[in-house]
Amino acid sequence: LTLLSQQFSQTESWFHRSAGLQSGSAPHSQLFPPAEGVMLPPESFKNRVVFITGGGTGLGRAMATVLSQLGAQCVIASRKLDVLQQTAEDICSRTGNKVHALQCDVRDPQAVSHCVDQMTSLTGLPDVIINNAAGNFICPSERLSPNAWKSITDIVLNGTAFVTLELGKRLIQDQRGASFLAITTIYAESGSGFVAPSASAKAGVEALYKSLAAEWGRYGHRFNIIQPGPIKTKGAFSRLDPTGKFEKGMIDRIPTGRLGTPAELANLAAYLSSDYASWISGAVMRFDGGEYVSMAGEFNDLRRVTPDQWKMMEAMIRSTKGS
Ligand SMILES: CCCCC/C=C\C=C\C(=O)SCCNC(=O)CCNC(=O)[C@H](O)C(C)(C)COP(=O)(O)OP(=O)(O)OC[C@H]1O[C@@H](n2cnc3c(N)ncnc32)[C@H](O)[C@@H]1OP(=O)(O)O
Ligand SMILES: NC(=O)C1=CN([C@@H]2O[C@H](COP(=O)(O)OP(=O)(O)OC[C@H]3O[C@@H](n4cnc5c(N)ncnc54)[C@H](OP(=O)(O)O)[C@@H]3O)[C@@H](O)[C@H]2O)C=CC1
Repeated sequence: LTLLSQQFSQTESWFHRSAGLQSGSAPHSQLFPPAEGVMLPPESFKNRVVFITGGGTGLGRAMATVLSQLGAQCVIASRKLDVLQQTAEDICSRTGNKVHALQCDVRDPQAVSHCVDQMTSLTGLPDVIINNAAGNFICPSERLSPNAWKSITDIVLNGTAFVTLELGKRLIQDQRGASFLAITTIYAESGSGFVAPSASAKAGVEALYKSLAAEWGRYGHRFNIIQPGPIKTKGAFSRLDPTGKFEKGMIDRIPTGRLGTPAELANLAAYLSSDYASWISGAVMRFDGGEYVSMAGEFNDLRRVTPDQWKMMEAMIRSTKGS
């Protein structure tokens, strides 16, 4: 027991360090401190197999870490086997639970099928599937080549569809239930300039998951979506804020005054994938510190108006009485 609790506290402190990316936050963000510990009871995922695409880096790695801490046997899959193997070793050495690394380019349906064959021999079919792999970069749409469009939409929309259909069909065949989770983004709903392929593909993923939530409930399958706002990972920020100049603007428009953390996202993903959420299906969970509504409201920029300016404007408005 002592060994186990030592292992857990080591894992926690390692995990906290990897999530400590909060420089530049607004002072009021102290009122919204991220709780970084693991939220669910220990062993919530004991005897469960979790499959995570893009699990070697960033948010995928954070989700694999939390789920492994909660007792899951994780299978992480993406293109770079060396990165996956390093992550698998790191997590396993800290949690004591097996993490398997499988090479898989989700754009290739045959590679996906082969990956699922390998997983089936290693662990059996998964109980939890997290479609997290993605590609993205900022680019004016008039500069996009057909192949640039295809490179993003193939990873995000086709990749998610190939993984979901391959696993879904096999689970249905074996009469096994499962929880499917897709990581999209807040602009899947609104669209966004300069990331049109990503916005289009993420919107497609949301349509797919809502459709299957309706269609495959009868097979014991749940489908949910998390739409994160900005969370500092190397993969995202190196392609979406290459100069580092946009981060302040993001923080300014987030009402909670800070970026999200990988650990917060991982706890939400674990909850939605757990038995505690067995009545949640077809849900779209926005996870963005309030950024989406803050960008959407016509008058939200009035946060900048000072009390003196308000006094003046109130007087002006009141003076219109009877006019
Ligand atoms: C700051 C955060 C704010 C909030 C964030 C919100 C949402 C975030 C969503 C995310 O998805 S973040 C995750 C980002 N992570 C990744 O993108 C990781 C994986 N990415 C990659 O591997 C690559 O970046 C890429 C390009 C997606 C795929 O790699 P690969 O298959 O090797 O493609 P190529 O290098 O061969 O390129 C294909 C095609 O695309 C053109 N291209 C590549 N980069 C650019 C660019 N910066 N601008 C314009 N075009 C680009 C490239 O030239 C190729 O087209 P051709 O016509 O020349 O063949
Ligand atoms: N960080 C953020 O602010 C936000 C992130 N998101 C979403 O969160 C998820 C994780 O992003 P994040 O962790 O930030 O970024 P990362 O770049 O770290 O993660 C993307 C992962 O996708 C994998 N991947 C890319 N292409 C393929 C492919 N063809 N086949 C298999 N795997 C692939 C990459 O691994 P490899 O290179 O080895 O293939 C990588 O591990 C994505 O879905 C992203 O859209 C959404 C909103 C905000």
